[in-house]
Amino acid sequence: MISAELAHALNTLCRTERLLIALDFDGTLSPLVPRAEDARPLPASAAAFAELAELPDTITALISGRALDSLRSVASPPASTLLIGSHGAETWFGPGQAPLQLEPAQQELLGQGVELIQKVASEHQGTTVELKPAGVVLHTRQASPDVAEQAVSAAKAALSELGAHLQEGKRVLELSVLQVDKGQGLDLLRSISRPTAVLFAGDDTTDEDGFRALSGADVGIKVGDGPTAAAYRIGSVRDTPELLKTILRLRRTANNSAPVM
Ligand SMILES: O=P(O)(O)OC[C@H]1O[C@H](O[C@H]2O[C@H](CO)[C@@H](O)[C@H](O)[C@H]2O)[C@H](O)[C@@H](O)[C@@H]1O
Repeated sequence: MISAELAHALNTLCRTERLLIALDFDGTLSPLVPRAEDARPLPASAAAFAELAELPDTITALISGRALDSLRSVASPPASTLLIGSHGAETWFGPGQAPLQLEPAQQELLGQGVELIQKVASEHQGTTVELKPAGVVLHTRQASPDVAEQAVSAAKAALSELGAHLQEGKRVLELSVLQVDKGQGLDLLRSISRPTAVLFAGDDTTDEDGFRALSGADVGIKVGDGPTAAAYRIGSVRDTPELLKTILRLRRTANNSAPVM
């Protein structure tokens, strides 16, 4: 459900000249599911997001912890949607962009991280490993709570000597050989799309960097429970369709009432 305060903020936001709508994927467009490859956006969210991508002076973006290839395959984003993957390490702003290249030392560090996390996963039932171009993830959603806790502790201990960047999300522990976050990802989106205001919505702790990168006329929306730097909140991913439909309606109204030059 959209609170009166959020409805008021959206009303103001949608009148901005050039609006960037940047959404997290897992837990925001898609419900969280046991296997990462099975995630899909709620159909009503995907439909409203696709319509927003067609509006004038409205830029859509996905900003995800997923690798770009994985994000594309589960999200099937509109063709014009800008993409940030791997928490900001990978970008897609249009055709012809070169893929991420790691330095040899980073490649070696990643190899060591993958080996250590694969060993931990092999010793903890129900845990799985996700590989990314600049990182590796230990998934614990399918493990029992006890085993999940033990696996994360074991992985942290094994990885502590490596000096790589570690971050925790919802039932995931991720090692990255690049120090990036969604705040940097949003800054990149801002510099490429030059919006007059930004809407960013996300559900996970890794989205907090994104909320902290907002300012002025921007609107940050936390999806679900938990402490947040976002100014607004919706109850869960099941409220995202209503959020996007509201933005669509308000943005269409604002576009239609803009003075014709
Ligand atoms: O930034 P996001 O788009 O939210 O990506 C964050 C992580 O999402 C994926 O993991 C999460 O979703 C899975 C599928 O629902 C779920 O099983 C897992 O427990 C969640 O943490 C993805 O697999 C990770 O690589 C992303 O970093």
